[in-house]
Amino acid sequence: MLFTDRPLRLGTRGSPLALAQAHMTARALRAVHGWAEGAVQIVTVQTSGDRIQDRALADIGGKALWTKELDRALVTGEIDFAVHSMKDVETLRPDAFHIAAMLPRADVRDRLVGVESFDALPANPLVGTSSPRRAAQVKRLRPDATITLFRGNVATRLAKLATGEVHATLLAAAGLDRLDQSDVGVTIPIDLMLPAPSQGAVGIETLAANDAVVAALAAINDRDTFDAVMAERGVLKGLGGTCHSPIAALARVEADGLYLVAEIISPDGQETVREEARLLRGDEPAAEAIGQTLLERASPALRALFEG
Ligand SMILES: NCc1[nH]cc(CCC(=O)O)c1CC(=O)O
Repeated sequence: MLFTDRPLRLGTRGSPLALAQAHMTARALRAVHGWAEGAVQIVTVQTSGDRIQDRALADIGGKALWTKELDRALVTGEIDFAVHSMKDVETLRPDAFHIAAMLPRADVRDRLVGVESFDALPANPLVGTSSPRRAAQVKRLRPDATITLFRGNVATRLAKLATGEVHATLLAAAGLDRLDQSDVGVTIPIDLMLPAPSQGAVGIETLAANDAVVAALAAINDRDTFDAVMAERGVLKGLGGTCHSPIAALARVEADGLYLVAEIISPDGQETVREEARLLRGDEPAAEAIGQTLLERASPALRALFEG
């Protein structure tokens, strides 16, 4: 145990995926430190993102809706650290918070659910997603597609698909795998759908000032995942991206640094600006510069999506 008188309190959202990721984190901590079963206590916190299901995230306040209540629980000391899908963590975080560790990354790709391939969709297909990135990438592959807003947790989306509301939807392979639903959907190669920055990564945040907890968490950090995800987040920062913006980025660890691919796509899928670059681990300014280069190369209409 880290504290002699109480367990470490792990804060998480209550969705099945969030809970699966929380248990993975608790297990990793117990294993690396040799702690007993009860050394980490899981505390569930409902977030606004979980509560509001009928509007696109981008329209109601963005990614902060996934973290706000957990941030507050960190500040009040109700929890010692919070476990997040890194994809849901805003690029700009208050200085008080510190990303202390990331778990080894899962499959970064998306899965197409409902049909065997984009070609197998009928003419003028309906595709459900609330992700501007996935919407734009679908339109690039299938200009005849209509995108309908699709929110809710993985099970909710699969249930909506089953009712025949849409022909297909897209979900992160990582989420499906962690929910033991690896058999759902067809994995889309990254050259067709470059994933969202941070997709497939679980991050653990605590208060920067909480040295003991920061050190305990650092022991489970997967450095390759951490460095790759930080570079992808750097691109987002350079773009000033919000969740209105169709942005994809993926960094891969190589022998002497990172290989980063990033793209921005117009909502109709007709314009893609793509950059590929090698950079050193931890060189966040270089990653931000790639984001800025994407913007400079974009048409005024695409660039406008990133302003204001
Ligand atoms: N807010 C949606 C969200 N955030 C993280 C994941 C999946 C897990 C991951 O990417 O690590 C999902 C669901 C999805 O995109 O299908």
